[in-house]
Amino acid sequence: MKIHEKYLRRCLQIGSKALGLAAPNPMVGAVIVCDGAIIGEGYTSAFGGPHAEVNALNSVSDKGLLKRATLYVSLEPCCHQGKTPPCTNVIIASGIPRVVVGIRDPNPKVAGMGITQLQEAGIEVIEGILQGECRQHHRRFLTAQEQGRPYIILKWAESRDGFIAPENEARDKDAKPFWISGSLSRRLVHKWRTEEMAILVGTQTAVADNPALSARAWEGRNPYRLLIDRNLRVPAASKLLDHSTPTAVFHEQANPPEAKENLSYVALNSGKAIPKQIASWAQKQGLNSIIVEGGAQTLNLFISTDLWDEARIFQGPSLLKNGIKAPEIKGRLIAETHLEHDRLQILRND
Ligand SMILES: NC(=O)C1=CN([C@@H]2O[C@H](COP(=O)(O)OP(=O)(O)OC[C@H]3O[C@@H](n4cnc5c(N)ncnc54)[C@H](OP(=O)(O)O)[C@@H]3O)[C@@H](O)[C@H]2O)C=CC1
Ligand SMILES: Nc1c(N[C@@H]2O[C@H](COP(=O)(O)O)[C@@H](O)[C@H]2O)[nH]c(=O)[nH]c1=O
Ligand SMILES: [Zn+2]
Repeated sequence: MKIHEKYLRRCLQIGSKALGLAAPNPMVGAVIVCDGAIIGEGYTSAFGGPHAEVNALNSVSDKGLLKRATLYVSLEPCCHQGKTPPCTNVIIASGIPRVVVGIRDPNPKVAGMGITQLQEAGIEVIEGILQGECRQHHRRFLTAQEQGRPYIILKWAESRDGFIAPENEARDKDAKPFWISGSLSRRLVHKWRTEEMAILVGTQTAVADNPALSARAWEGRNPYRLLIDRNLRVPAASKLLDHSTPTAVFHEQANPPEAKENLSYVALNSGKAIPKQIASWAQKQGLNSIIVEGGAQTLNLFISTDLWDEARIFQGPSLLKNGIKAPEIKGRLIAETHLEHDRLQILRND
């Protein structure tokens, strides 16, 4: 049993290399083992490219070993034609006799049928190992598949006395962020931005900070930018409206500007909770995770409608004495660490 855990853990480790690359596909990892040695490994390619199992099989140099090898894979192999042919066909054709699967794929086009196909071809399939860790690893994909909405991460930085910024009236006239967390934390945030498909801020944050919401301090892709601007009062010259990256503005106006080049306008239904409307729009676009970066009113909208999965909260060393109060949130503390002078806590909503 322990040996299966060891290699499945390795699947999760290499599957993580596909974070921010494979989405909305799951970041699957696959490992091929023969006579106690790893002879092949692979992870999901950028969206549209080969899946982990195919990359792992292709990486084996002595294909003759496959007939007595075991394939470990963090998610049930697909059995449907998507952007690539079914992995089950490739696995069956490889002659490998045994497959150890982390968790089943809830996608209705797979949902146990991948495993059945392998078994019907005479392959031994072992399941039920490391379920919790596999579910945690695939949480973005599973949330989108099982709950029909993106995985939602709330993130903010608060002062030691619990404020996220001075009062709006006390801010500089030229819009720029008021930094509470230090440079290392901010760099980590840029890494996080490469890991999620979309990033959201509220109107007053766009007005006060003129943020770019890019991942310029890290290598990787920029997320799709989402802005709540019910009254379309964010200035046209703002970085968020500069057409540099796909951006959607959620509004409640009768005559929004025309969509053009990376900038679209999405009408909100004023009677319905905004977080739910944004989540369902994002799901339809295939955006399976959103990092919500503030401000307080926007974060509180997600907290009060209980539409969040994870919260990442920096606490900087400064004391502001007054200002915009940080959101109050209840969740299970799953990690705590320090970066320079900042404390970082990660909460889970469960
Ligand atoms: N330290 C940190 O991590 C962060 C700090 N900040 C700071 O926070 C401040 C902004 O925070 P905050 O004022 O809370 O701003 P938000 O960015 O959350 O935007 C607030 C605006 O949203 C609109 N709004 C209010 N209620 C609702 C509702 N129910 N549904 C939808 N929209 C609503 C209102 O604009 P309208 O009436 O036009 O609809 C309101 O002015 C800035 O100073 C910024 O620098 C921001 C992000 C992170
Ligand atoms: N003030 C503050 C944050 N503010 C967030 O970062 C945004 C600025 O992004 P950018 O323009 O891309 O650098 C800003 O609008 C707000 O959402 N974040 C933090 O990690 N720590 C901080 O102290
Ligand atoms: Zn596949």
